[in-house]
Amino acid sequence: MLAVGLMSGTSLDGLDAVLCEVKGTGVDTEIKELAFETFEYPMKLRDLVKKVAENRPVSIAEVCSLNFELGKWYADAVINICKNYGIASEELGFVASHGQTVYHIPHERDGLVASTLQLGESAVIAYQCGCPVVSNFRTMDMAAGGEGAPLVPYSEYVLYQSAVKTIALQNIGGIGNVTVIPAGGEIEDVVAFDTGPGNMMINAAMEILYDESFDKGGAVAASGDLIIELVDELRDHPYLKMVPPKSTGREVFGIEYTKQLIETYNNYAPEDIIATLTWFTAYSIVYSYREFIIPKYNLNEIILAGGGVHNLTLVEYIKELIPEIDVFTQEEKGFSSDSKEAVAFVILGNETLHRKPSNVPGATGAKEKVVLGNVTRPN
Ligand SMILES: Nc1ncnc2c1ncn2[C@@H]1O[C@H](COP(=O)(O)OP(=O)(O)OP(=O)(O)O)[C@@H](O)[C@H]1O
Ligand SMILES: CC(=O)N[C@H]1[C@@H]2OC[C@@H](O2)[C@@H](O)[C@@H]1O[C@H](C)C(=O)O
Repeated sequence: MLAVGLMSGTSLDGLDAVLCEVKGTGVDTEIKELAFETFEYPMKLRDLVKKVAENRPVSIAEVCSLNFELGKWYADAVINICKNYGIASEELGFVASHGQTVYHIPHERDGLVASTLQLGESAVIAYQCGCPVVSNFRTMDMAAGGEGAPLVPYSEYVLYQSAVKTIALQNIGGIGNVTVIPAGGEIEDVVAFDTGPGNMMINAAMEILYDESFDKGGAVAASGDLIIELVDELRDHPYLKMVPPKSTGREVFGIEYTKQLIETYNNYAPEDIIATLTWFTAYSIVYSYREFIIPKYNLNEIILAGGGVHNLTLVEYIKELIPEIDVFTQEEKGFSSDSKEAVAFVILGNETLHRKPSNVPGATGAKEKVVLGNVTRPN
């Protein structure tokens, strides 16, 4: 069966779309990537998503419209990737659409219940593409007491489990998240959690200090020195000490927090701030391994994925901080870092259509395994 997976992550750099052929289910899933494209966020859409995601004043009318605007943009992406490959979207078995997370509250706080909101109306996608759409993957896990994230551990287990090696799969997107797949383990043995910031703080600081959206290749970080005072402050961040399962987001490591740090350390050179935030990102990853993974598992290797693998300074810092373990990028293992999450949602959507559970309670903290996602059929 042919399927398209759609993922627009927290970095808001674009929409990743992957066209795959998928066969089987569970550990017998076979997946072949046929095409991958990233669609750049239209400026107006990105600005509105940011406004909502940053909890700035916004009207309900704007949120209502945004849900449909995103749905239309997603549908166009599906139609385009199919057209470029030479098929019609009606030939797809399904589209798996993650949607755009505009808010995620993993735990009850300040009178708000644990909840999550991904926008991108599935009816619009289903109608325009003429095929079933699986969406809203996070809500059923949350209904079952989980944090609704991370969900990628399921596909990682399906794709990477090994009888002999314990592997840590580290994604570096907006947020950093790790999945540990113990050698010879069952899905029940998989654990995963968000390690802290991925590119989020680096991007926010690049925007404030350089009016750039990210630090290409990690060049700015490479030209700066660490600010020891800031290192000391960041090492004490309470998120690091929280015991997994745990997840985080823009609310904790987004622009507001980064802006506040930049204001406090404004007597330092901008490249030093970028270097220190890059170092902290690496530190938060390695700290998580030393505190929560290495004491429990005989970790054999770390595989990095997500846009952060292109930040060479960040990758270098990670390697320096954990010299005793082999660190690879997903590319070095023959997989694409960029398409990973979109492929993950194809795997999850496939399970949904087969009515099979695909959350990993050891990752989300859910009480039990549940079937994820809503299915919207065109007719
Ligand atoms: N050439 C590059 N040099 C440095 N950083 C890069 C490069 N290319 C991408 N990145 C970083 O990767 C980020 C995008 O990563 P990715 O696409 O994995 O994130 P995402 O899917 O939006 O986030 P998440 O996984 O948290 O939802 C960019 O915002 C940027 O910070
Ligand atoms: C709520 C939400 O959208 N979370 C994302 C985000 O981006 C990375 C990290 O934070 C992860 O928890 C999750 O996405 C991936 C795809 C996941 O659920 O595995």
